[in-house]
Amino acid sequence: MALAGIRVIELAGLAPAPFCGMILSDFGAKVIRVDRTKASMTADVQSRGKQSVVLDLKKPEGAAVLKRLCVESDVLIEPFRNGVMEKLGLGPNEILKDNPRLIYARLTGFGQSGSYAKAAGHDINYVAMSGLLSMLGRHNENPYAPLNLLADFAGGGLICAMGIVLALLERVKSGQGQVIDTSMVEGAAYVGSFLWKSQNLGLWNRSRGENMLDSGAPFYETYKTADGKYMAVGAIEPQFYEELIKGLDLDSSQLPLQMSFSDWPELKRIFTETFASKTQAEWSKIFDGTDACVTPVLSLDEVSSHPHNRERGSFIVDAQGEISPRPAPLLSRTPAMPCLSGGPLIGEHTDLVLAEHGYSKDEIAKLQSSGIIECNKTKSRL
Ligand SMILES: C[C@H](CCC[C@@H](C)[C@H]1CC[C@H]2[C@@H]3[C@H](O)C[C@@H]4C[C@H](O)CC[C@]4(C)[C@H]3C[C@H](O)[C@]12C)C(=O)SCCNC(=O)CCNC(=O)[C@H](O)C(C)(C)COP(=O)(O)OP(=O)(O)OC[C@H]1O[C@@H](n2cnc3c(N)ncnc32)[C@H](O)[C@@H]1OP(=O)(O)O
Repeated sequence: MALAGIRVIELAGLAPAPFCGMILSDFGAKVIRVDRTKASMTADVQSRGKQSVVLDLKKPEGAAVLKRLCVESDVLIEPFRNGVMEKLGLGPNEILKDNPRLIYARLTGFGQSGSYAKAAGHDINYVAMSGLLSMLGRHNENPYAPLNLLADFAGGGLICAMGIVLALLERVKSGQGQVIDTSMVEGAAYVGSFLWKSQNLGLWNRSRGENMLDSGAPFYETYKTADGKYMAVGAIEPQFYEELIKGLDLDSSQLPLQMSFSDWPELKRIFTETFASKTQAEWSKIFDGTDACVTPVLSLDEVSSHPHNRERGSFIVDAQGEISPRPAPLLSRTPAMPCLSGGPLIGEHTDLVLAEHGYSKDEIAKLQSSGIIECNKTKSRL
């Protein structure tokens, strides 16, 4: 796999860093997650393929163990607010001294500088600060955050993973590591660059929820079907829009023009009434194989059994029977091979990993008896 041989230390955090670690693990990296002591269960539901080591970083001996793990690692991912690692004596200046080749990836909401750098926050705060949230929401409704997808994942974990891979590629030439400052505000905004770049296209001239791509247009919308499900319509181009009208069995000569903004509410009413007359399966039968840009809105449980997704194997089932998306993108020669045996128990690999890094049995026993590390006796699955 593309990242085979790359060793990653992921300090346990909330959703973004675990996603970043999972991406690297799916594509072949060895990811060791450092968990806190006395943690009963992990928040990391994206832990497939990872190992878990429990270390008390607040104790100097624990910080020393992390430093030693970093000496022989390629990447460190830290998910804490600005200044925490420095307080632990584990900031970049410390760690890179012993391993100048290390990619020190910092994943925060507001970045390592700026007046908000030390402020707590969550996805919605970062999307709000990025400008994107102001664009999201239906007409006359409050802006809404699309779950925690935009900052935590698209602009956070994924952007950080991209930065790590870019830094690894650069290191091939320079032999040097570097620090990656991933701000989820900036990551989300960067993912949304199109919104800034398309300001002069007339796409966003109207208020939120009245534009073509933000639920204003009747041909870019979801519609409820007779069986309470939904169809998604994205028939933007005139030729695709004509296919939509045909599939709905409507007479375009009796309808307002597609781009007549003032008639969009009326067009939406007509489409709403029409879609309500058939079930999702009936509409899928009508539109499948056409260029009307109409697709069923599938639930998380339905996606893997849809013929198209099934034919491609777009979703995988792990050893516990849990369905989840296959890693993307699909590399033709070195595809990702996600671990299907689930994630580690907390501390499951502490003694294994420390032994790999040269700690003797006595040293491990001593660290364990002093509470610096915790070893989960359950047999390692990895
Ligand atoms: C929308 C998402 C949020 C989704 C959250 C869900 C994933 C979780 C919501 C509810 C959770 C479940 C629930 O709590 C019940 C269970 C509880 C159980 O324990 C776990 C399973 C649960 C089912 C649990 C599962 C999930 O967690 C939930 C479903 C987001 O937006 S996430 C993005 C958040 N923002 C960032 O990541 C940006 C960067 N980070 C930060 O800004 C801060 O970390 C943050 C997030 C504001 C938290 O601030 P906090 O003060 O808590 O921490 P920090 O200031 O970063 O400092 C870290 C301190 O921890 C010490 N430390 C770290 N590792 C170690 C170690 N190994 N040993 C010792 N100490 C350690 C570190 O030294 C710092 O200590 P100080 O504070 O003293 O300096």
